[in-house]
Amino acid sequence: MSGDQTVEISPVPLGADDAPAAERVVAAVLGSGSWGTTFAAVLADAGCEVRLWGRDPEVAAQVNFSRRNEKRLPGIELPAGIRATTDARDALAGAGLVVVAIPSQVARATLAELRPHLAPDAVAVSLMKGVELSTDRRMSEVVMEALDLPAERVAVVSGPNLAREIAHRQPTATVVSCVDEETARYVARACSSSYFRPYTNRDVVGVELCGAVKNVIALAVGIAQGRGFGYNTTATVITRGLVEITRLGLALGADAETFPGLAGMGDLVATCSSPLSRNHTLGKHVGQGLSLDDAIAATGGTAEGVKSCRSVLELAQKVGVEMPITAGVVAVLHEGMPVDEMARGLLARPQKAEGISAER
Ligand SMILES: NC(=O)C1=CN([C@@H]2O[C@H](COP(=O)(O)OP(=O)(O)OC[C@H]3O[C@@H](n4cnc5c(N)ncnc54)[C@H](O)[C@@H]3O)[C@@H](O)[C@H]2O)C=CC1
Ligand SMILES: O=C(CO)COP(=O)(O)O
Repeated sequence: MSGDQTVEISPVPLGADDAPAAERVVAAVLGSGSWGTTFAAVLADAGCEVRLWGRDPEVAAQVNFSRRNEKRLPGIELPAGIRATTDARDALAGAGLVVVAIPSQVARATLAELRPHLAPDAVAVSLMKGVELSTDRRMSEVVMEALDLPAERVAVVSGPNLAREIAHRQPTATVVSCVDEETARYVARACSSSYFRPYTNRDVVGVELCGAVKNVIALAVGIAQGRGFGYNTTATVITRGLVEITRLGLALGADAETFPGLAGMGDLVATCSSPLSRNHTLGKHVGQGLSLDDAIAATGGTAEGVKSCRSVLELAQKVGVEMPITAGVVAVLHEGMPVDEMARGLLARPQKAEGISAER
């Protein structure tokens, strides 16, 4: 979150620990950042036995002895059912569910190191919202390759899920997606609680693209707001952003129903509206004139869109889909284009009909 913004969140406890899971799932969460720690809390509240793996021994000690992760979730008390460790073997032993919440660009190398400790029947879940640079792979593809798992045992979770709100047990919903419906239902049961409601689908491609590209659109909204533009510009970027996401998704075989759903429109609205979003906040800093490096430092945490905007644009170019907002974000962040030139360029594009397919 931005260093210069205060976001008030009221805890709304709806009855933690009151939603017993149908089966006692042993879950390992890899990554003790804001979403990994929060998702560990969701799983613990849903009745799972949870091990939280991270590299930082101070974070692990704080989770174990104070039930807190002050670095990533200041002021939040975590549920009792989480045991943190820096030992991957210890975290993964016998874990039927392995949840991955580390930055997308380091996932492949990190998972390859952890793979020898994976239980033979484990199901992996990606919480990551990025696209790998240099390969343009979605994160479920990276997880499959790095852990040598078939698609039927890899799910993704994506939706309007700002970690700090969920850590306060505020109600939200999400999508659990896997090509195997049974696996999606297993993961959904494991994380379902009185404040976290998972829906399932089988459109992994659509759900993952929505999660990755909405970060790029949130950067664009932040840039516009930082430059001083108001609600009309914001609404225009969000709406045309959804068109870009949909166009790319359809070209890559996604299901049209995913885009107006929680993983599409839902997450886009949450991320583009909230100062809790790192992508939105970082974009705002850039719109206000900070260099990319200064904006990254001022924001803190992982803003996936900064790197993924390039791989998203490459993916789009491979399948011949125009993504002018994404191209503008790449140009401003990585090619030195002034913000006003990005705005002028987008507005000066040739006139056309509004539909999703009109500009393919
Ligand atoms: N924070 C949020 O509200 C949400 C985040 N996500 C996604 O979850 C993923 C993780 O994000 P956050 O937890 O928010 O990020 P974060 O920046 O809070 O934490 C990232 C964690 O990964 C660790 N890490 C970095 N490099 C590592 C490596 N090589 N090996 C092991 N651990 C490493 C860091 O030490 C840190 O603990 C991202 O893809 C993000 O887009 C998805 C939904 C919500
Ligand atoms: O994905 C998110 C909410 O669903 C979090 O967004 P940021 O990564 O921009 O903070």
